[in-house]
Amino acid sequence: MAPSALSFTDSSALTDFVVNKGNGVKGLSEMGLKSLPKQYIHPLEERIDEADILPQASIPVIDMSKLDDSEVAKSICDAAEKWGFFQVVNHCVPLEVLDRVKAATHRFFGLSAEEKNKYSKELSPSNNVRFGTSFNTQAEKALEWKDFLSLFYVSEDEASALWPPVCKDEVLEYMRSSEVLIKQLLTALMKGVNVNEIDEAKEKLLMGSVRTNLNYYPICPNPELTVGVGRHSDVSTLTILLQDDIGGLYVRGNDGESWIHVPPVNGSLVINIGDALQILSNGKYRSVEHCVIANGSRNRISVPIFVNPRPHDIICPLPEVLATGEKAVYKEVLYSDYVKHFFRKAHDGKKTVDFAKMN
Ligand SMILES: CC(C)(COP(=O)(O)OP(=O)(O)OC[C@H]1O[C@@H](n2cnc3c(N)ncnc32)[C@H](O)[C@@H]1OP(=O)(O)O)[C@@H](O)C(=O)NCCC(=O)NCCSC(=O)/C=C/c1ccc(O)cc1
Ligand SMILES: O=C(O)CCC(=O)C(=O)O
Ligand SMILES: [Fe+2]
Repeated sequence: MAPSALSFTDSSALTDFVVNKGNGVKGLSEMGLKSLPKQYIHPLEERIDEADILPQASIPVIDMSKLDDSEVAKSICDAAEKWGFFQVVNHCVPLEVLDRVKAATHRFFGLSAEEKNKYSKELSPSNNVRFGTSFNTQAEKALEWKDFLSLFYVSEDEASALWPPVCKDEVLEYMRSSEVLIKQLLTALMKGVNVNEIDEAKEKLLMGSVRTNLNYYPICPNPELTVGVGRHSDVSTLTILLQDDIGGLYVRGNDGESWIHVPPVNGSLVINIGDALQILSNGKYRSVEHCVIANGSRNRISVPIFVNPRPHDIICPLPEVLATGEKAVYKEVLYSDYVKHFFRKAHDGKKTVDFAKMN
């Protein structure tokens, strides 16, 4: 029998139910809790203050059907420099593919806790397939109101054998269909840093590995006291994010204090620059801090594709960027060391990139 909310006065009972048994925050949400368990209460400074939201500001929306126009390539580079975030519309990813991966995400999280838990860190047959909750439950002082499935792509064979059958075809289709868009974006961004041709080695460095996460943010009893995802920047080269029609993603404004909402736009994909591209571009393109709030009335999903260097790649500012005599701000780091550093601590805004700063 499922425990009642009252039995969670004991902190270890909550951890056992949510983390160890695989119920996640979705399990908590569905118990009909009247108030948020204390483990999820974040300090005031980690929640978004309404007064810091800039209601008039918005990140650019770029029409990819006009890509032949050099102004469009320029607007991609400008957005990457100024905002680190933009949305694309009229892109080449079919809208049915997006609908199918959203439906597949709801199917996966609709499975029983026992089924989902087969993909947990402890039980999953591979490190590359992981179901979990919050971000790093061991390192966090306060937990995040989110469950996730993270799928690191290694090969078709591994995906076929190990990814959950209820979503694997749809995630693979979404990944494959996004490849042209990813190449279009990287081609434009590379031209902006004097890389006029992406050869095989550069292609591997920019997009040699891909991780797709399925995120689930269930209805929260006290959304104002917690966060869906805490402030962080992605460690990817680029992130392609599909969100549903609910909203709640906020991006840091240029003043470093304000927050800008990323409104759901039907059929759009949100694109953001990750730390790896900030490092490769020696800081020209910005990996911007963002967070997701919790929602009191609707279950939200999102599906980011993190486009990355390969784990064994060394990342540092590109020679083309330094050719003008610019001084390197970042040193050489092994990408898997960088990613491990990110995963081993709680979310802490823009601090991850300090790991790669020149001493
Ligand atoms: C280092 C990786 C990630 C794992 O390699 P491994 O050999 O299996 O290494 P470990 O099993 O030792 O994992 C290293 C640590 O990362 C943790 N980890 C291993 N995958 C995971 C996992 N999906 N989730 C959250 N911990 C994990 C893992 O638990 C472990 O922590 P710890 O147990 O404390 O030592 C390796 O696959 C790698 O270098 N991948 C490169 C591509 C990659 O994954 N890039 C990251 C893109 S993800 C991104 O930009 C943003 C993600 C994000 C995610 C959630 C958010 O809330 C916000 C943002
Ligand atoms: O759910 C979202 O809109 C964003 C999630 C996110 O930032 C991430 O998974 O890295
Ligand atoms: Fe993110």
